[in-house]
Amino acid sequence: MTLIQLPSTRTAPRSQEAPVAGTPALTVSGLSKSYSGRTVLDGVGFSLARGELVAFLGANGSGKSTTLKCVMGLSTPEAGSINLLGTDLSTLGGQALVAARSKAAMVFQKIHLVPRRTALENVCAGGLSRLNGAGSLSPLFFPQSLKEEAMAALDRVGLADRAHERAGRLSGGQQQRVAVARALCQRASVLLADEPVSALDPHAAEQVMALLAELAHTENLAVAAVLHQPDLALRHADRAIGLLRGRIVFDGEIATMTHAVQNELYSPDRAAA
Ligand SMILES: Nc1ncnc2c1ncn2[C@@H]1O[C@H](COP(=O)(O)OP(=O)(O)OP(=O)(O)O)[C@@H](O)[C@H]1O
Repeated sequence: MTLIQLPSTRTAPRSQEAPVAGTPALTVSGLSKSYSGRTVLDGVGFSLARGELVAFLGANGSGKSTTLKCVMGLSTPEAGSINLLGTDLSTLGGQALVAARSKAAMVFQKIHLVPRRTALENVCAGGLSRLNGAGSLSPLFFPQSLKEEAMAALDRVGLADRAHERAGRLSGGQQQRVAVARALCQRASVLLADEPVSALDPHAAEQVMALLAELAHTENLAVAAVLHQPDLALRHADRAIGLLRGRIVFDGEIATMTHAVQNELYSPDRAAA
């Protein structure tokens, strides 16, 4: 079966505060990457618009994480271009590149919080890069304005009442929401979530996915989430991108992701490298 690439025609809902839904936030083209001569990304290209949640689907090893890592600079592609909020990242270096990339934040399956620090302190850490050295990793020196912004971010993810609890004492789902709040405190416009719910129970997974969709729709974030559960994508995402052996073979509105498409993505004989 041949999968058809469908352009997204969805019009994202508008937020009163940020009337920019639908404008491109991230455009990736021709991304290629190999490890030890083995191609793992082969001309990957896609766009993320503000105001949408896009699910990245595909079998193990199809290249989902590597794609997101290339965008974040955690992996270096051999070819391709990455345009983030109108800036071609290949034209930048040093601090300018760091500053441009700070507009994108990543959330991981393994939640990287400092367990001994409070939820609030962990969220504050998201804003430290903006302080140009004026801030300190010590919570004693977090500026009041940063603490207020972090508290607002925690409120946004429904955890204001747990702000002063050690992160390590929160449940997995709550910790993931703290990680999302940290990204908000970073003031990221693009949120890349690599298997954000794989370690969570079904209820917590639904909560985190609902939160990601809500943030996309109300804050006009561009959100991509790597998922292993097509049903979660069907319930929460606006669009799906399907990878098969390092190539995008599906890109379309979520309603068009039929069983046939899912079978194609996950069919063992097709997915095997
Ligand atoms: N650092 C690395 N060194 C060598 N090979 C790697 C490295 N990172 C990823 N790969 C390989 O690249 C391919 C794509 O991996 P990637 O993690 O992007 O896939 P994925 O679709 O996210 O898979 P999964 O769903 O299992 O997380 C895999 O074959 C993987 O083994």
